[in-house]
Amino acid sequence: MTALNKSIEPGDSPDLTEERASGTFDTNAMAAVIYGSDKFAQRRREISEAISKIPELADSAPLPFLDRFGKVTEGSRKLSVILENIDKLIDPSSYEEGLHLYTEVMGMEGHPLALHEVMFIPALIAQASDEQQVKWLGRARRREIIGCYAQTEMGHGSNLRALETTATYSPETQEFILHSPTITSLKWWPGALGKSANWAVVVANLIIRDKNYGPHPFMVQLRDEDSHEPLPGITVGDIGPKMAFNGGDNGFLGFRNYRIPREYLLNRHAKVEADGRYVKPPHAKINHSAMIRVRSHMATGQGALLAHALVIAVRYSAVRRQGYLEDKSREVKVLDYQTQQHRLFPSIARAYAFIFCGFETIRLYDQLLIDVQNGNTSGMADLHALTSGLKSVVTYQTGEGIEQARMACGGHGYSMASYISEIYGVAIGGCTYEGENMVMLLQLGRYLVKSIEMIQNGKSRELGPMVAYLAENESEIDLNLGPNEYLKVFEYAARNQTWRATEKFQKLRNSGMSNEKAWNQASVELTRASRLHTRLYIMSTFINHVGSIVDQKVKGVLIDLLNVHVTYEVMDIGIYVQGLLSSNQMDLIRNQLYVSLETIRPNAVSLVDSFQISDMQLRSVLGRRDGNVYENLFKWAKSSPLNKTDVLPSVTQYLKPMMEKSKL
Ligand SMILES: CCCCC/C=C\C/C=C\C/C=C\C/C=C\C/C=C\CCC(=O)SCCNC(=O)CCNC(=O)[C@H](O)C(C)(C)COP(=O)(O)OP(=O)(O)OC[C@H]1O[C@@H](n2cnc3c(N)ncnc32)[C@H](O)[C@@H]1OP(=O)(O)O
Ligand SMILES: Cc1cc2nc3c(=O)[nH]c(=O)nc-3n(C[C@H](O)[C@H](O)[C@H](O)COP(=O)(O)OP(=O)(O)OC[C@H]3O[C@@H](n4cnc5c(N)ncnc54)[C@H](O)[C@@H]3O)c2cc1C
Repeated sequence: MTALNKSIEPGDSPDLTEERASGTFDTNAMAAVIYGSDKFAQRRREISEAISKIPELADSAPLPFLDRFGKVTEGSRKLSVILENIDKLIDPSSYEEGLHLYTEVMGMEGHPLALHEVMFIPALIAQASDEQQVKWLGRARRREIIGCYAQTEMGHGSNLRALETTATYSPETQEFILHSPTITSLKWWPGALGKSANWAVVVANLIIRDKNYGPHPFMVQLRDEDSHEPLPGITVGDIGPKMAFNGGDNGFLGFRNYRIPREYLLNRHAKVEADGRYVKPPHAKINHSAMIRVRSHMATGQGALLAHALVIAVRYSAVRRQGYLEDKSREVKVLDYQTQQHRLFPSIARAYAFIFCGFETIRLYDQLLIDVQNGNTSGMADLHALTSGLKSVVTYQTGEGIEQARMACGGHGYSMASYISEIYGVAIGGCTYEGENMVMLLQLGRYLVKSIEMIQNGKSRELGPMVAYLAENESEIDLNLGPNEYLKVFEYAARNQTWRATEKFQKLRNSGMSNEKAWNQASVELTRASRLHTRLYIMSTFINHVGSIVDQKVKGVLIDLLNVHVTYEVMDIGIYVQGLLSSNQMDLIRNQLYVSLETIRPNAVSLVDSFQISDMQLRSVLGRRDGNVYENLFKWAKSSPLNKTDVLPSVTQYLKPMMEKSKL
């Protein structure tokens, strides 16, 4: 058995061994559920094993001890080792295998190919014509060029219609002239733009004969392919250190009347003919498809980040002993405290829920991509609304869960040895990138308001399946019946809040207020409706997914986890269900939650082991698989560059003279 399995190895901490022995299911079987198939879960283990046999792929020092320059260099160094060995490590045509390889070796601090894989190649797939794909996609996939996705500007990110960069068509030369008219029009933030990328998909306003056709994607060469120097007319560089992602080079970019051929407008959907005639795309927002793709993948991505933090916090909580319960002869594992369980177990449930919900959302995206390629864009609005809400809720709750995991590790959680703050920094970036959360919740809000208006106009039958519940009436709730009854509680809360928020908006508008002002004054209520609607979707996909599991032991523990989830979520939205549930029913749910925390306790370590995140990938002293935290914490501290000498130059230069002076 590999070190990642539930196996117990000589030298493991007896506390973790005891936890693994109490698990009731096979962690490999659970991993198959988490990663979608036994085959892929097995491939992940094989890839991790293969990586561990190439010493050059290991970090040359713990990443927190590297400065920014060191992190960027380390990322590129490891990337070159990966590429030398790629055929030994993965099937290079598999996106999922590549993602696992990158996550394991490169970590989560950013690297030159992150945005190339996540946005540049997908943008080419979705928006480049067949002919353009022949020209660029193969080169991108073979990594002959490194690309990024340059949309956001210093002055404008959320409001795409206000982007300032222009691409003006010149029929005489059949070129687009890219220009950045102001400081605020500088592209700002794109990952890998600063120093690594030599090509970019640039989003700029298409101007033909003084008419602005709005943001469109253009393929733009930024740097010379031999010298890597920026081309004339291009200003490009790194935007400086960030909360996290400091191994990545997020960049700025400006154009001075920079010319590109007419064929460089990505023209699968919209075209400009040689004479300047504009051919409209089949849907006005089709150019947003690269964003929809990332948003569709964010539930699984964020679930994985939450999982990282929980592996660390739960394993550490099983070896950390502090205080006493009944037995006063030995301090107790902190995982036995109800408060610790309440802090961590609902987050374990959310991590599973996000991953399962992500499967469904990715499936919907893949289907939409096929539909759109066949000219059917009717599903775009639904997926846009769904993914807008989902990315907002999962990123926020992931951030909350990771921060609780950090606090659950006490003082050592605050040390970079835990690595939790890095995970937190990366995860909460997701609250902002790919659409600022409030802005995205309001996009879903628009969709919900429109759905209510359909009901008001007698068109309930035309509602899609995800919003059909908005037209239903309340029914009696019997909470002894299990998760589906909790779903009804959530439906009640989401329906009630959506109607209230819509009615508030309509009342304000009917009072003579402008549409925009009424919207703004109802917007907090609308975001609340969006969150409840999204949490309902997450809960229902969790319930459906658990229902489909075949392995009975795995299913059993997931039902226990589902019970943690539904009771915790309903307690968390108590204020929205006061009209439905009596205080006795609320007490009943609270008690069910406490019982389910106890039920899940013996499986807590096995549930996080099942994520099968290797020590290399985890980069955490507290979260080590073997649980030998203390000796390794001391080793880690001793490896700090500050400890290379006993007396630092800063002491000799400043502190010693100060102390000497004070003696006089
Ligand atoms: C693939 C795996 C990725 C997994 C990542 C997950 C986890 C991370 C783990 C590790 C990290 C590793 C690497 C990743 C690192 C970094 C980050 C990665 C990527 C970041 C890249 C970016 O951030 S790119 C820039 C993103 N920018 C935005 O998202 C801007 C947000 N703004 C908008 O999207 C739009 O401006 C808008 C939607 C807010 C408004 O659009 P606008 O055109 O102005 O439209 P409106 O007038 O408001 O609405 C009109 C109408 O259109 C509908 N609509 C809008 N958009 C769409 C759409 N896409 N589809 C369909 N319909 C749409 C809108 O609802 C309106 O409809 P109605 O009139 O009917 O109401
Ligand atoms: C780590 C990271 C990586 C990124 N990578 C890329 C990349 O690769 N490519 C790229 O192009 N961009 C990238 N971005 C940029 C990112 O997409 C934008 O920062 C994001 O879309 C938010 O836009 P903004 O910065 O303009 O925020 P703003 O819109 O200025 O938000 C500021 C505040 O205003 C509020 N607000 C704005 N509009 C409204 C409204 N209509 N109603 C109510 N409130 C509103 C927001 O809620 C927020 O509280 C990245 C950003 C980060 C942090």
